[in-house]
Amino acid sequence: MKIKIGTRGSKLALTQTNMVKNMIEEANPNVSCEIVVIKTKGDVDLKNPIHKVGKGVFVKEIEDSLLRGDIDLAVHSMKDMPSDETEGLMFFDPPKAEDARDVLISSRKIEKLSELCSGIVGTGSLRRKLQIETICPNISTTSIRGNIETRMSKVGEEGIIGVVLAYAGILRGGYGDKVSYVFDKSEIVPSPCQGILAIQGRKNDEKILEIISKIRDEETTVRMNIERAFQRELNAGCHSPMGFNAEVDLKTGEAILRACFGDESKNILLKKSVCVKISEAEEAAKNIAREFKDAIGK
Ligand SMILES: NCc1[nH]cc(CCC(=O)O)c1CC(=O)O
Repeated sequence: MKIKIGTRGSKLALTQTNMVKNMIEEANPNVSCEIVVIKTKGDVDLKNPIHKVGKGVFVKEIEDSLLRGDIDLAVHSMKDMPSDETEGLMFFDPPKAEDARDVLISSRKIEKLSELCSGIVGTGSLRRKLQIETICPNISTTSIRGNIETRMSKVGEEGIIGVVLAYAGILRGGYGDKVSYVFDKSEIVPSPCQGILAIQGRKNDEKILEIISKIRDEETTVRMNIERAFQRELNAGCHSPMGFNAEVDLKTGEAILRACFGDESKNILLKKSVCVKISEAEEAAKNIAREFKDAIGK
């Protein structure tokens, strides 16, 4: 059986889609995948910051192709997916995630955060901006955009001493040796679903469901469901910076939830972490989201 997988054409998107293609073909010897590159609005608008153009801009054209039946599957980064799902489509349980943490790329390695004393750090995300300015009060940030390679190339330009990126994209791109510092999940709470691949298809497509179920990872699936529950409850459509991560341990049956929510105009950053039973984690995640909304008044 042949299946067509749609993706954006960025280097990261193609790498991730090739990973999924290889996983599918390995687990399903009778299946071969063809990769179809689709241009999206987000690939064209490279000027405006992401929170202005909206996260959905990287998916619309790809979802339309799925709905038309031009492709059978689409691969995205789960953290770029809007919290409300598109009618007629679904996300399959994901394969094993890459590291969820954020990293600093700069010209020299640092051991402790205190070595990062002053200067300008580039980041396109308000979540990273607010958190890094809180943990390193003498660091200021500047907005950067573009793909991973473009953002990495900003180091050294216009006083920029480093840029903050997702470890997952850095590792998948083969740039692990460029990492200066890995932020602890409590220092910079990652974005919901950072490092998780989104495999999207049509609802009720039983054949594809069976093929994809062979590459699912239980721990990542549990993690994704908790983090998506938080995101839905918070309704990330509001453009406030937020982060959320569930560190799931299937052996102990527990999950550490780390959350942050900020308001740039009021200069507030709320942070919270709790350890809960996995069975109660989605409810706990939604409770934190409600607490945050009440506190900031959204
Ligand atoms: N926002 C863009 C984006 N979407 C997914 C990743 C990295 C891979 C992942 O988190 O799964 C990145 C780059 C980054 O934030 O540094």
